[in-house]
Amino acid sequence: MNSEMRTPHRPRIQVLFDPAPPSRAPRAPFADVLADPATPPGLRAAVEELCRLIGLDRIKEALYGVYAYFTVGQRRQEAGLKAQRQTLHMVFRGNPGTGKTTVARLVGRLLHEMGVLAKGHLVEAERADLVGEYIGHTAQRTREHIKKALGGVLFIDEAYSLARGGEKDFGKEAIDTLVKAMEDHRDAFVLILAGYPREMDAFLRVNPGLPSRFPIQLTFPDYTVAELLAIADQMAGDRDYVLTPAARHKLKRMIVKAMDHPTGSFSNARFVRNVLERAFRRQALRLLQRREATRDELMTLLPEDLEVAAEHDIW
Ligand SMILES: Nc1ncnc2c1ncn2[C@@H]1O[C@H](COP(=O)(O)OP(=O)(O)OP(=O)(O)O)[C@@H](O)[C@H]1O
Repeated sequence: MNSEMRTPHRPRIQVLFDPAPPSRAPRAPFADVLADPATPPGLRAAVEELCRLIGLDRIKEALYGVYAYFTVGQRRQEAGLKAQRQTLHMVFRGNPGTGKTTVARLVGRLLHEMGVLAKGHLVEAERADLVGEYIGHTAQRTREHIKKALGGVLFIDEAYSLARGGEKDFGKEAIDTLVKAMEDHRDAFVLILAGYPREMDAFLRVNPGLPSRFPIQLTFPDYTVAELLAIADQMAGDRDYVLTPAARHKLKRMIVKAMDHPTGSFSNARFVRNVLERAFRRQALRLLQRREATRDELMTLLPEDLEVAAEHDIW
């Protein structure tokens, strides 16, 4: 009896399972790119900036997936295998200040460094930039923005406002022009539609032809209090400021209060940025009164710097 015949019969179910997963722990997205000394400096800088963003783990993972697809795609091409064309238009859903514009800018840079986009710049537009006042005007304005964005990213904030007036509105002309450009200039630019989650979902529902044109749909969650404090520390540190523990505690209370504000229009990291920018100005006014200040004092933000003069300044 040969060895093959002695092999016990394996139940069929076993072959349906994937082989055991590799035992190594999952690595952070882009860890290999950063660890590789051969990574080109431009790509490294863009990846470092992305990885430096606080939180946004799912977003980083998704972009790492795009990176993997293109990198392996290049290797496949080198091996004489068929090149796949990947549509890269994206939808970003998220509340104000959750990092959509920041990530869109980095997407442009990353895709440029990966050789996918010729320039990688970001062109921002909203309804008022695209929609004109007479027939043909909207198409012309929209085409101008597309032309500016060729080689980079066209980022349309509150994209659903293009559908605001229904069939008769010129916004429809902008949507049609964008859809046509996505066909005509398939690989020449990336279109990112951004906006609040609920409105964006409703917009995609009433335009059934749209979702399939946007294979990459990312959701930007609201930041937690801890993430917003980490963002504050990073923003202050980048500008050579530090918050004292008491100032940080005060900022925390301000964040919690603003989050619970009845208008429900908390602007996440933008709120933190506005509070800090006001604090930098108030610290300057405080120190101006004194003849001398030490280096430490010049860097330090105190709780009193975080006072807000009027509520409407911060939300
Ligand atoms: N994860 C993060 N880490 C550090 N800074 C962040 C992060 N997310 C956002 N920021 C900062 O917060 C500010 C607002 O972010 P951004 O403009 O990207 O938000 P947005 O979602 O586009 O907002 P809006 O929808 O209101 O235009 C920027 O200064 C940005 O650098």
